[in-house]
Amino acid sequence: MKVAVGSKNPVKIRAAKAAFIGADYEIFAIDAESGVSDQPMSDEETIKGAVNRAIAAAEKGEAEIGIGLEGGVQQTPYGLLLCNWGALAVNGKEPFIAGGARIPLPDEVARQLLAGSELGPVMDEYVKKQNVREKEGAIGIFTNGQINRSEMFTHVMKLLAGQFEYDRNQTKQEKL
Ligand SMILES: O=P(O)(O)OP(=O)(O)OP(=O)(O)OC[C@H]1O[C@@H](n2cnc3c(O)ncnc32)[C@H](O)[C@@H]1O
Ligand SMILES: [Mg+2]
Repeated sequence: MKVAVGSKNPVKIRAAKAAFIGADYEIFAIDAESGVSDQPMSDEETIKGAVNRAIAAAEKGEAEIGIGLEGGVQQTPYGLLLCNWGALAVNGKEPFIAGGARIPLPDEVARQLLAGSELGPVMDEYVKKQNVREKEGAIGIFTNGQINRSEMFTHVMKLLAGQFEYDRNQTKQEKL
Protein backbone atom coordinates (compact mmCIF):
# COMPACT_ATOMS: atom_id res chain seq x y z
CA MET A 1 0.00 0.00 0.00
CA LYS A 2 1.24 3.48 -0.80
CA VAL A 3 1.43 5.81 2.20
CA ALA A 4 1.97 9.51 1.40
CA VAL A 5 3.20 11.65 4.29
CA GLY A 6 2.28 15.31 3.79
CA SER A 7 5.55 16.87 4.94
CA LYS A 8 9.26 16.90 4.18
CA ASN A 9 10.17 17.34 7.84
CA PRO A 10 12.40 14.32 8.71
CA VAL A 11 10.94 13.95 12.21
CA LYS A 12 7.49 13.39 10.73
CA ILE A 13 8.71 10.96 8.04
CA ARG A 14 10.64 8.97 10.64
CA ALA A 15 7.52 8.74 12.80
CA ALA A 16 5.40 7.47 9.90
CA LYS A 17 8.01 4.81 9.08
CA ALA A 18 8.02 3.64 12.71
CA ALA A 19 4.27 2.97 12.62
CA PHE A 20 3.93 1.40 9.16
CA ILE A 21 6.47 -1.39 9.19
CA GLY A 22 6.75 -4.22 6.70
CA ALA A 23 6.83 -4.87 3.00
CA ASP A 24 3.10 -4.08 2.71
CA TYR A 25 3.77 -0.37 2.98
CA GLU A 26 5.63 1.97 0.66
CA ILE A 27 6.10 5.23 2.57
CA PHE A 28 7.09 8.47 0.89
CA ALA A 29 7.08 12.21 1.62
CA ILE A 30 5.23 14.82 -0.40
CA ASP A 31 4.55 18.52 0.26
CA ALA A 32 0.93 19.05 1.24
CA GLU A 33 -0.85 22.27 2.17
CA SER A 34 -2.30 22.47 5.66
CA GLY A 35 -4.75 25.19 4.64
CA VAL A 36 -4.46 26.75 8.12
CA SER A 37 -2.08 29.35 9.55
CA ASP A 38 1.63 28.52 9.80
CA GLN A 39 1.19 28.60 13.56
CA PRO A 40 -2.15 26.99 14.44
CA MET A 41 -3.46 28.51 17.68
CA SER A 42 -6.00 25.89 18.83
CA ASP A 43 -6.67 22.15 18.84
CA GLU A 44 -9.43 22.73 16.30
CA GLU A 45 -7.18 24.59 13.87
CA THR A 46 -4.36 22.06 14.35
CA ILE A 47 -6.69 19.11 13.67
CA LYS A 48 -8.01 20.88 10.59
CA GLY A 49 -4.42 21.33 9.37
CA ALA A 50 -3.61 17.66 9.95
CA VAL A 51 -6.76 16.50 8.15
CA ASN A 52 -6.20 18.84 5.19
CA ARG A 53 -2.61 17.66 4.85
CA ALA A 54 -3.63 14.00 5.03
CA ILE A 55 -6.25 14.38 2.29
CA ALA A 56 -3.96 16.50 0.09
CA ALA A 57 -1.05 14.04 0.52
CA ALA A 58 -3.20 11.06 -0.53
CA GLU A 59 -4.53 12.90 -3.57
CA LYS A 60 -1.26 14.43 -4.72
CA GLY A 61 0.72 11.25 -4.08
CA GLU A 62 -1.97 9.00 -5.56
CA ALA A 63 -1.69 6.91 -2.41
CA GLU A 64 -4.22 4.67 -0.66
CA ILE A 65 -3.26 6.28 2.66
CA GLY A 66 -2.51 9.96 3.35
CA ILE A 67 -0.86 11.15 6.55
CA GLY A 68 -0.98 14.66 8.02
CA LEU A 69 0.97 15.65 11.13
CA GLU A 70 0.56 19.17 12.47
CA GLY A 71 1.97 21.09 15.41
CA GLY A 72 0.12 23.87 17.19
CA VAL A 73 -0.70 25.41 20.55
CA GLN A 74 -3.84 25.62 22.66
CA GLN A 75 -4.62 28.31 25.23
CA THR A 76 -5.80 26.86 28.57
CA PRO A 77 -6.23 28.12 32.18
CA TYR A 78 -2.89 26.35 32.84
CA GLY A 79 -0.96 28.22 30.18
CA LEU A 80 -0.29 27.86 26.48
CA LEU A 81 0.08 24.13 25.77
CA LEU A 82 2.02 22.58 22.92
CA CYS A 83 -0.41 20.45 20.97
CA ASN A 84 0.18 18.04 18.13
CA TRP A 85 -2.34 16.23 15.98
CA GLY A 86 -2.23 13.60 13.29
CA ALA A 87 -4.72 12.49 10.67
CA LEU A 88 -4.90 9.45 8.43
CA ALA A 89 -7.04 9.69 5.31
CA VAL A 90 -8.31 6.71 3.30
CA ASN A 91 -10.62 7.18 0.39
CA GLY A 92 -14.32 7.05 1.21
CA LYS A 93 -13.92 7.28 5.00
CA GLU A 94 -13.93 10.00 7.63
CA PRO A 95 -10.24 10.63 8.42
CA PHE A 96 -8.90 9.03 11.59
CA ILE A 97 -7.38 11.52 14.03
CA ALA A 98 -5.07 11.22 17.06
CA GLY A 99 -3.52 13.68 19.48
CA GLY A 100 -0.01 13.82 20.91
CA ALA A 101 1.46 14.53 24.31
CA ARG A 102 1.06 18.09 25.61
CA ILE A 103 3.05 20.26 27.96
CA PRO A 104 2.88 23.98 28.81
CA LEU A 105 5.31 26.38 27.15
CA PRO A 106 7.34 28.77 29.32
CA ASP A 107 5.75 32.25 29.62
CA GLU A 108 8.50 33.90 27.62
CA VAL A 109 7.88 31.59 24.64
CA ALA A 110 4.08 31.70 25.02
CA ARG A 111 4.09 35.51 25.01
CA GLN A 112 5.88 35.61 21.63
CA LEU A 113 3.45 33.15 20.06
CA LEU A 114 0.46 35.11 21.34
CA ALA A 115 2.05 38.20 19.75
CA GLY A 116 2.04 36.42 16.37
CA SER A 117 5.42 34.67 16.09
CA GLU A 118 5.88 31.06 14.95
CA LEU A 119 7.19 28.48 17.38
CA GLY A 120 9.96 27.25 15.02
CA PRO A 121 11.97 30.50 14.88
CA VAL A 122 11.12 31.41 18.49
CA MET A 123 12.60 28.10 19.69
CA ASP A 124 15.78 28.54 17.62
CA GLU A 125 16.27 31.98 19.16
CA TYR A 126 15.38 30.78 22.67
CA VAL A 127 17.97 27.97 22.75
CA LYS A 128 20.42 29.53 20.25
CA LYS A 129 20.27 26.49 17.98
CA GLN A 130 19.24 25.97 14.37
CA ASN A 131 16.22 24.04 13.14
CA VAL A 132 15.00 22.73 16.48
CA ARG A 133 11.74 21.79 14.72
CA GLU A 134 13.59 19.22 12.58
CA LYS A 135 15.52 17.88 15.55
CA GLU A 136 14.43 17.39 19.16
CA GLY A 137 11.64 19.97 18.88
CA ALA A 138 10.24 22.21 21.59
CA ILE A 139 9.00 19.10 23.39
CA GLY A 140 12.54 17.69 23.45
CA ILE A 141 14.00 20.92 24.81
CA PHE A 142 11.41 21.39 27.55
CA THR A 143 11.42 17.73 28.65
CA ASN A 144 15.21 17.74 28.95
CA GLY A 145 15.44 15.29 26.06
CA GLN A 146 13.17 12.66 27.62
CA ILE A 147 10.71 12.84 24.70
CA ASN A 148 11.79 14.31 21.39
CA ARG A 149 9.56 15.49 18.55
CA SER A 150 10.06 12.32 16.52
CA GLU A 151 9.09 10.08 19.47
CA MET A 152 6.04 12.22 20.16
CA PHE A 153 4.93 11.97 16.50
CA THR A 154 5.71 8.22 16.50
CA HIS A 155 3.17 7.83 19.29
CA VAL A 156 0.62 9.81 17.25
CA MET A 157 1.40 7.69 14.17
CA LYS A 158 0.91 4.45 16.12
CA LEU A 159 -2.45 5.72 17.37
CA LEU A 160 -3.41 6.40 13.74
CA ALA A 161 -2.09 3.18 12.21
CA GLY A 162 -3.71 1.23 15.04
CA GLN A 163 -7.13 2.79 14.49
CA PHE A 164 -6.82 2.16 10.76
CA GLU A 165 -5.91 -1.51 11.32
CA TYR A 166 -8.68 -2.02 13.88
CA ASP A 167 -11.23 -0.58 11.47
CA ARG A 168 -9.92 -2.74 8.62
CA ASN A 169 -10.19 -5.88 10.78
CA GLN A 170 -13.75 -5.01 11.82
CA THR A 171 -14.73 -4.52 8.17
CA LYS A 172 -13.14 -7.87 7.24
CA GLN A 173 -15.10 -9.66 9.99
CA GLU A 174 -18.36 -8.05 8.88
CA LYS A 175 -17.79 -9.47 5.40
CA LEU A 176 -17.30 -13.03 6.68
O1 LIG B 1 7.50 21.14 7.27
P1 LIG B 1 6.30 21.00 8.12
O2 LIG B 1 5.62 19.69 7.96
O3 LIG B 1 5.33 22.14 8.03
O4 LIG B 1 6.87 20.92 9.61
P2 LIG B 1 6.92 22.02 10.75
O5 LIG B 1 8.11 21.73 11.58
O6 LIG B 1 6.74 23.39 10.22
O7 LIG B 1 5.71 21.60 11.67
P3 LIG B 1 4.22 22.17 11.74
O8 LIG B 1 3.93 22.98 10.54
O9 LIG B 1 3.36 21.01 12.04
O10 LIG B 1 4.28 23.05 13.04
C1 LIG B 1 3.57 24.24 13.19
C2 LIG B 1 4.42 25.33 13.72
O11 LIG B 1 4.93 25.06 14.98
C3 LIG B 1 6.36 24.95 14.95
N1 LIG B 1 6.64 23.82 15.81
C4 LIG B 1 5.76 22.89 16.14
N2 LIG B 1 6.27 22.03 16.99
C5 LIG B 1 7.53 22.43 17.20
C6 LIG B 1 8.56 21.94 17.99
O12 LIG B 1 8.40 20.87 18.72
N3 LIG B 1 9.70 22.59 17.98
C7 LIG B 1 9.86 23.68 17.25
N4 LIG B 1 8.92 24.20 16.48
C8 LIG B 1 7.77 23.57 16.46
C9 LIG B 1 6.70 24.80 13.52
O13 LIG B 1 7.97 25.30 13.20
C10 LIG B 1 5.64 25.64 12.88
O14 LIG B 1 5.91 27.01 13.04
MG1 LIG C 1 5.00 24.03 8.99
